Amino acid sequence: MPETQDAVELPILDMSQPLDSSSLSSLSEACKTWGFFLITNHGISKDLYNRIHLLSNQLFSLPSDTKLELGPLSSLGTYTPHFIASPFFESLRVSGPNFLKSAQSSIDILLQKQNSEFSEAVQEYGKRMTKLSMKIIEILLVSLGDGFQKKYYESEFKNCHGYLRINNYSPPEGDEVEGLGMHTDMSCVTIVYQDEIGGLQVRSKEGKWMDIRPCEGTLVVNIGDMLQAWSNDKFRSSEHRVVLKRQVTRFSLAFFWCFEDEKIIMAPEEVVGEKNMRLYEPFVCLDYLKFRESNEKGRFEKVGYTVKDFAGI
Ligand SMILES: O=C(O)CCC(=O)C(=O)O
Ligand SMILES: [Fe+2]
Repeated sequence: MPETQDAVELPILDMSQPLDSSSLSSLSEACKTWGFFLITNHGISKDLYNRIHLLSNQLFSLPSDTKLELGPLSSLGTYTPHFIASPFFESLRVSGPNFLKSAQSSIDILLQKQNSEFSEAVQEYGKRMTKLSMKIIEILLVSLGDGFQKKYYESEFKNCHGYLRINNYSPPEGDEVEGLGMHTDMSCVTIVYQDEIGGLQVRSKEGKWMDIRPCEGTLVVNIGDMLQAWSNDKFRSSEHRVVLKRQVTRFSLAFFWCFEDEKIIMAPEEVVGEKNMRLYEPFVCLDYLKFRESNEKGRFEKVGYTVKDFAGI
């Protein structure tokens, strides 16, 4: 495993405050350099997170056979078992816009008895994340230039949708290991709630792994491939991974905010800028998702190829 070095200093965006020009410029800088930033006053309480954590633990501790009823070969396919992304990683997906219904259909299969506590907590989380994602996209558009939010939010981002992945990492016996290997997300943005254990790392442009240290009250936001392509590389889709510490269980919630499948991803002229070259051929969102799937057989979320390989000029 490549050696870890320092922790990266990321700007913290206060979601309850109006934006000033200095926070905007540190945000654009971070999005270009790292593809990561932090947000605070985001409206997700520790209590809501703890509730989802507790209820998810009950689900993840069910027997493997039960969980596999939601596995890749099942009709719902919401559960990713161990040994797909890594031996340490398992995950449950809940899709919007009706998070309640999506969570409930998984619960109905996993548990014999009625249990709405989990679905209700996840619905609350999904609703709040949806609002946050929309606000984050608006802020990112503002950071791109004057009038960009007005011009492009409705026309380009109004059909985005979100899904939540509840990630459970089992503890390694020995030394540090990769719980989730290096990858980029295929979303526009991803919002991650990592617990106080830490372990999320970003790769610098020079190839050095840096810790994203957990910071009480903040959530981590990272740019995904779709926004990198749409912004003609004004935003960077970060390469990141998760490292697990010896004998420590890790839990995280990752919310992916994505373009609709049929959308044609093409940076508007004005976003490319007169003096710059267009860096991507226009492409259909779903075609890239399929490309990634077919190039990662059995290696869920591992990057062999990215959007540059797929549509880069
Ligand atoms: O578990 C984490 O902190 C991040 C997970 C992640 O990168 C992903 O699910 O794409
Ligand atoms: Fe990721």
